[in-house]
Amino acid sequence: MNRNHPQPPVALTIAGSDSGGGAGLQADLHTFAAHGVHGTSVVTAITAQNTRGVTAARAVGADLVRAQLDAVLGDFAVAAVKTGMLGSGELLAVVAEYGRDDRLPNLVVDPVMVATTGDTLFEGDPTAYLRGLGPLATVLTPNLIEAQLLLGRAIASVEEMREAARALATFGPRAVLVKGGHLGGPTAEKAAIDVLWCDGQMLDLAAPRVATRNDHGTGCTLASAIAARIALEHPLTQAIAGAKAYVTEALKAGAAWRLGTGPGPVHHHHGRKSTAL
Ligand SMILES: Nc1ncnc2c1ncn2[C@@H]1O[C@H](COP(=O)(O)OP(=O)(O)OP(=O)(O)O)[C@@H](O)[C@H]1O
Ligand SMILES: Cc1ncc(CO)c(N)n1
Repeated sequence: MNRNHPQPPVALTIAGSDSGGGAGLQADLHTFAAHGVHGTSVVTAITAQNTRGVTAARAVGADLVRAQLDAVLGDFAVAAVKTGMLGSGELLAVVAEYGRDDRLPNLVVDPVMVATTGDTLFEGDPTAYLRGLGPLATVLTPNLIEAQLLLGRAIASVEEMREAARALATFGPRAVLVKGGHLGGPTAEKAAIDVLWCDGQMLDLAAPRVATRNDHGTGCTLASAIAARIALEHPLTQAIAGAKAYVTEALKAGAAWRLGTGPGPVHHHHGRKSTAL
């Protein structure tokens, strides 16, 4: 690499489109750009979506998903990959096939199944995630609802989140981050607590809870920030803790925004001075 013209590392998101621009591959590409990482994308689904919910969704055909994967992986030196909405067991199987062929390095799997608005984003057996992508994942990042669906049991406390992280790790990922954004109770009112199981060690990642209604796409943003930081060669635990800090700052910086009439997007580019001035 020429020292005077350093080039960005490349990351890939395999995800669905959010027409409102706050979640999905739009959030992922914002996040990659905010980290100085070149973002490539494989579109798995198109959703008609805004801050109030999803009104329609259609999957991209398996052939076209394969063609996009081949186009990106056949040309770029991809350093890290993030999966978001895969939509169906069929597309999950395609991604798993590329993973088994060692073509998806440093794989961050966000097992997207249900939007915070309650809309279903995965038609298939949740355990396919664990069987298909668990052994291939570097990091698995379920939210509370997804962890419950994956394990088939209720999770209602930080201790149960720790047990869930340990149980999910037995399916093969190097790290499991169980996100507590949707946890209730007095502790969770003040702090947004995630639980990380990484290389056999348990860590609580806590941040002050930001008072905001704009939390659309926080999960996508967190997982893509992890992939971006891995692409930037941060050690894994640091990449995950740093990604959480990035999300907290993005929530704070976008708290006063009124983009859309429901829970709006976070400020992905909070670290950058405005170019509008
Ligand atoms: N109000 C908040 N203040 C601080 N951190 C938060 C807040 N809400 C969520 N988080 C953090 O944001 C990250 C994403 O967590 P969350 O559980 O909301 O994921 P998700 O449900 O997958 O998100 P999405 O809204 O994209 O579906 C976690 O690190 C969580 O702790
Ligand atoms: C396309 C898409 N992917 C993921 C999520 C989860 O936030 C969403 N709402 N929409």
